[in-house]
Amino acid sequence: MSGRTTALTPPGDAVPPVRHPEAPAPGETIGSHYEHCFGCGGGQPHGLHLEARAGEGVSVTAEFRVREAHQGAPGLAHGGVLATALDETLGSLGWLLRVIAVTGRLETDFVRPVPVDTVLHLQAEALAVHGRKIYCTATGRIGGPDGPVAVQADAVFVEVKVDHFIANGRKQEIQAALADPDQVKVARAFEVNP
Ligand SMILES: CCCCC/C=C\C/C=C\C/C=C\C/C=C\CCCC(=O)SCCNC(=O)CCNC(=O)[C@H](O)C(C)(C)COP(=O)(O)OP(=O)(O)OC[C@H]1O[C@@H](n2cnc3c(N)ncnc32)[C@H](O)[C@@H]1OP(=O)(O)O
Repeated sequence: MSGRTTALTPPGDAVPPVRHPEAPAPGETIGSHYEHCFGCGGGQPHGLHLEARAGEGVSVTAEFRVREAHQGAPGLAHGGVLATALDETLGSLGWLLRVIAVTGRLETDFVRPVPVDTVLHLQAEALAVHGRKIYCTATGRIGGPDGPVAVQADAVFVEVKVDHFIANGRKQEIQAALADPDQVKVARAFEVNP
């Protein structure tokens, strides 16, 4: 496996990530941040329907069963879909830090092919924080939570405010989200950050 690039290495003055006092307890399920999210939303028929659970420290686990709709080669998961599963799992670390963060950089190693119907056991962990940047890493294992690594990613997420979505999202979805009390509740949970 190649070494980390400079952009994925935390600078010397980065600090350890701090679990928010109101973060979900270890083992607790982390809800979807948006019903229509391709990674975690229940409203996407061909989405990944990833359900993450809080782990110890600033870590999460999740499972994803590869479906027919996720193929790249015959009978095998598409690499981009596997990268999405890693990306989504990493994204849910924000629930433990209580910050909204978007992917800035995601470097993925594809180590083993992943057949359709396989359950990918995902684990992600925040490693360091520097200003708005969150350095994190994730693995996807097959055959069980302790099985061999099939995919692995290192990433930098960048903290943003809810305004990031309001300013950049398509109007019709933003308006629908703002009119949905459950969605506004999710957004508020992140805004109230000491
Ligand atoms: C009512 C509405 C409700 C809205 C929703 C409510 C709640 C939502 C809750 C959670 C949802 C959150 C996210 C979704 C979660 C999971 C999905 C999976 C994750 C994704 O799929 S998410 C989509 C893909 N993702 C993007 O769509 C990002 C596009 N992009 C940008 O929007 C900008 O590019 C941004 C914001 C990244 C930065 O822009 P910016 O102007 O804010 O900040 P700036 O450039 O100043 O960078 C500040 C510091 O980050 C460093 N930095 C910047 N870019 C970097 C990179 N690429 N690599 C390494 N470091 C980077 C700089 O070097 C600097 O570092 P330093 O401070 O040390 O100089």
